[in-house]
Amino acid sequence: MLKDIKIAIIGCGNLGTSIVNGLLEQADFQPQNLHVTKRNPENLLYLQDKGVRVHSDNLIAAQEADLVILGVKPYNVSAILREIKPALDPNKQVIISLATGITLDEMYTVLDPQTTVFRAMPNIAADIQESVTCICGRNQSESSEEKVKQLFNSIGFSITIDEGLMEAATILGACGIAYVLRFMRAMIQGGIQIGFDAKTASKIVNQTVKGAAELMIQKQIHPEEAIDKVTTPKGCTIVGLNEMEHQGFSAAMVRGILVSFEKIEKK
Ligand SMILES: NC(=O)C1=CN([C@@H]2O[C@H](COP(=O)(O)OP(=O)(O)OC[C@H]3O[C@@H](n4cnc5c(N)ncnc54)[C@H](OP(=O)(O)O)[C@@H]3O)[C@@H](O)[C@H]2O)C=CC1
Ligand SMILES: O=C(O)[C@@H]1CCC=N1
Repeated sequence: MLKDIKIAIIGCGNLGTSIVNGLLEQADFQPQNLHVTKRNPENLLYLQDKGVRVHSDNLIAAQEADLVILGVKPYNVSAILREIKPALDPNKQVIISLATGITLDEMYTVLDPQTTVFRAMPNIAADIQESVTCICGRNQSESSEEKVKQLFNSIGFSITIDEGLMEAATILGACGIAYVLRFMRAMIQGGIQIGFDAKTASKIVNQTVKGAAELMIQKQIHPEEAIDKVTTPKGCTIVGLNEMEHQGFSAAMVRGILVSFEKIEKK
């Protein structure tokens, strides 16, 4: 049960705060079971009113937790692991790193080899319990994996993958939300050019994108199958789609994904 899991989020920034917001909406989540830390915790103090323990003592946070989530930037992970190591017991805490591109092997250069360590890649839709979180782990027991999945399933849903796919998962799931949002912005701009005010254009685009996503999720179909139902022969949809492709729409998306991926691989 989520209510029995003690959690620390060390380095509670953009992604950490999305996870906190998602967790706080769970009926069976106990805010007093959650520590969140950052060096300058002032902007998180409002969470104390909800019962969350907000401070900058990483060691205390790690000591009291079952699941220790590392929400710091990738270049801070090793230093944080060294800092909290004295509080870690391989039979107690499970470490979960959200850091892009930091491998399990790299973390084990600091950690006791018996420690259970996961990498998890959620996205900021955790805020509204709509994240997809790809996870992989090492040294996990059935019960530790169950706890980690319970946590991430409560803020969306989780998929267990091989570690070799974690970078690809980062691009598609975590960066992906930004790609979709940029697409939505472009659609809103187009909507304004053809006559809508920004607010109305946003309303129409938001619901259209939500509808398209729900259609794919609920009907489990390939996008092109649904696109065929919209493209009236000689109609206005197909001319627009073809023009977008002439301008490099799909190619730009695929190239962007590849360049993002190469950036992680080059680190
Ligand atoms: N943003 C996203 O959508 C996603 C991010 N990620 C990964 O998640 C991690 C966090 O990203 P994001 O939330 O965007 O980054 P942020 O910079 O917003 O958050 C990192 C936080 O770490 C805190 N921090 C830095 N040093 C310490 C320290 N010594 N002790 C405690 N806290 C510290 C910072 O606060 P302060 O300076 O006050 O200490 C800051 O709030 C990264 O590794 C990123 O790769 C993964 C998927 C998606
Ligand atoms: O842009 C980044 O590096 C991080 C990783 C995924 C989302 N934000």
